[in-house]
Amino acid sequence: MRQPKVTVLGGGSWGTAVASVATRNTETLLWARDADTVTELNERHTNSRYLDDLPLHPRLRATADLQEAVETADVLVLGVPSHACRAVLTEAADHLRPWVPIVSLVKGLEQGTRSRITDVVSEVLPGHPVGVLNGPNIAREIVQGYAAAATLAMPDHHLAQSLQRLLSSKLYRVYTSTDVTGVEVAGALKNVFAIATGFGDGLEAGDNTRAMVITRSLRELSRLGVAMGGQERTFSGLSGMGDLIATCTSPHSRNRRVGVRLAQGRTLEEIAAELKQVAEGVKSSSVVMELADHHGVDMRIAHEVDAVINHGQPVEHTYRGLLREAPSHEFHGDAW
Ligand SMILES: NC(=O)C1=CN([C@@H]2O[C@H](COP(=O)(O)OP(=O)(O)OC[C@H]3O[C@@H](n4cnc5c(N)ncnc54)[C@H](OP(=O)(O)O)[C@@H]3O)[C@@H](O)[C@H]2O)C=CC1
Ligand SMILES: O=C(CO)COP(=O)(O)O
Repeated sequence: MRQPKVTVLGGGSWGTAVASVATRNTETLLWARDADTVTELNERHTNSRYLDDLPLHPRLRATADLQEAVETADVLVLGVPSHACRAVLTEAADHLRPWVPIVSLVKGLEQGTRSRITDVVSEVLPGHPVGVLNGPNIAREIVQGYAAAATLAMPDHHLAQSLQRLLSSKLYRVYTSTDVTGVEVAGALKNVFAIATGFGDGLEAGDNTRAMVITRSLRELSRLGVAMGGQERTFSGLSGMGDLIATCTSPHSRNRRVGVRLAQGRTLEEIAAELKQVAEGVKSSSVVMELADHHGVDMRIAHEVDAVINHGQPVEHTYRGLLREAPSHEFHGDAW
């Protein structure tokens, strides 16, 4: 039987990494809007703008033609940043065959609507089964072939199982879940907390501080996630605790780096120019606070990130402010 063809939209670090893994299992096409990136992917099997000279799977093919990419797809994987999702999906809509399943790799929320990206997919492409693949997955480490794991969440468990086989490898272990909300919210929120952890690291606050911020962030993330409809246990899994550990500690994390640099006195503009890649937590920080207000969840750590990113609060005030608050019961109540 012919294997389903996979198309990945988004030629950045993560879209490229996932496409390279999928190519081991089936014919895979990567859509990138940049023609030079496409040429390099097809001729040299690298994507040097995002992944240096790391070798990609030699059978991976790329195109800059969105119609070609979408009309041949049996499975569509969405790997562009959150701010681009609605526009890219709208352009893709006319070319996609009915019922093609869509898997989002996106760890962000739509600004303005506060929507999860799978909800944006369902709005733009009604009738298509949709899920999300999230976990502690630093793109370059996956391409380098270090072992890693993620969770593929879809409402239909059988469909998740068949996509699991297409998107995993011996070294990239994809688990399944039906908790789309939990997995997706965890993936978006952890970026904001990685910025908070970066504040501590940038101020050279030490290992205990980092562990405190990560652990209390997990509480905060879980409380909002549950209020939004996610299952509590999801947040102690790969997309919750797992991704918090990776993103809050990795020198490769772009969100953590934003926090470190802000603490060192750099401006967001300077940091964006240095990074040249997306750090979703910057845009998500205000959306997370809107969601926290909407669901009546007190989120002190996220609040401080929002204050620094969007309201010019110095990073040092953030720490002093948080430490002024008395701790309460570890697992009950709203205090951070
Ligand atoms: N990198 C990682 O380790 C991981 C990332 N993710 C998530 O994956 C998503 C994608 O991130 P990532 O690949 O890292 O991002 P990168 O910054 O590495 O790349 C972004 C990609 O999106 C493209 N792009 C940007 N804007 C548009 C647009 N308007 N239309 C079409 N294409 C666009 C860029 O194209 P161009 O080059 O032409 O600008 C580039 O190919 C994010 O939500 C991120 O949080 C999830 C897990 C791991
Ligand atoms: O999502 C990621 C790791 O799981 C990548 O994190 P950054 O976007 O902070 O680099």
